Amino acid sequence: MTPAPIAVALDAPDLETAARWASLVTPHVSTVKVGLELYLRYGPDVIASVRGASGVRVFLDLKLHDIPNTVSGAARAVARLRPAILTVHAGGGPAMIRAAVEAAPHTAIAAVTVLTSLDEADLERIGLRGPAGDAVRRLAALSVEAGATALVCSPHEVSAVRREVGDGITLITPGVRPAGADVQDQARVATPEQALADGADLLVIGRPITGSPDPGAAAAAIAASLRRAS
Ligand SMILES: O=c1ccn([C@@H]2O[C@H](COP(=O)(O)O)[C@@H](O)[C@H]2O)c(=O)[nH]1
Repeated sequence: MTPAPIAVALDAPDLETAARWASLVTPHVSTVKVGLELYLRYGPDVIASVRGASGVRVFLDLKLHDIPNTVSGAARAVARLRPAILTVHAGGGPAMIRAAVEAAPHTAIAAVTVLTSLDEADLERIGLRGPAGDAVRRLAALSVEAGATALVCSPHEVSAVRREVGDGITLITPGVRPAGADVQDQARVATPEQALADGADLLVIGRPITGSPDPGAAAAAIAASLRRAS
């Protein structure tokens, strides 16, 4: 069976747990995601550990955000690990995004538009007035112009972003919760089926899978539900 277009967020406290989660979910999902918690604790070795024998695609979610020269050096440093996807913050601006794209030519640079944990009140407080969708579309357009081939947005904006950037760009949505699941610290959420129907290419799902007593079964259940819905 083709693995589902899901990136499981391996936000684990230690390497053994992350590698175990990765091996349990990889028959069912296309991708595993390494974020700041694991990378800052274990460094580059974490990539080989979670890739394991299956060679699953690794998404390195470091959300780089600095001046172009610094992001260029950081992207070059991790490019040798050959992650399939590397994130930068779209708010770093076009020159910063371009620097990452040029420094990591074999990795898809994904620009994070507006974090899925932010609601409109948060956005107003940080000076982004108006609907989240407006800021997301603006950041999506500038990121693609700067060479990003993937974008991170919430499921709420994914159809508008698709209209904005067309078909060639990979749309990645965190903020995904199976019906009835706790949203935790996510603000702009939808179900996996809805996110996919609205045009997402890759769903980022962490705690609803890794918080389950059986992460392999949880991943398999979401994958099966996506197959039924498509
Ligand atoms: O806007 C964003 C960008 C990245 N993330 C990351 O996705 C996962 C979500 O995990 P859950 O447990 O499913 O909430 C996490 O690693 C975040 O760092 C995001 O949530 N929103």
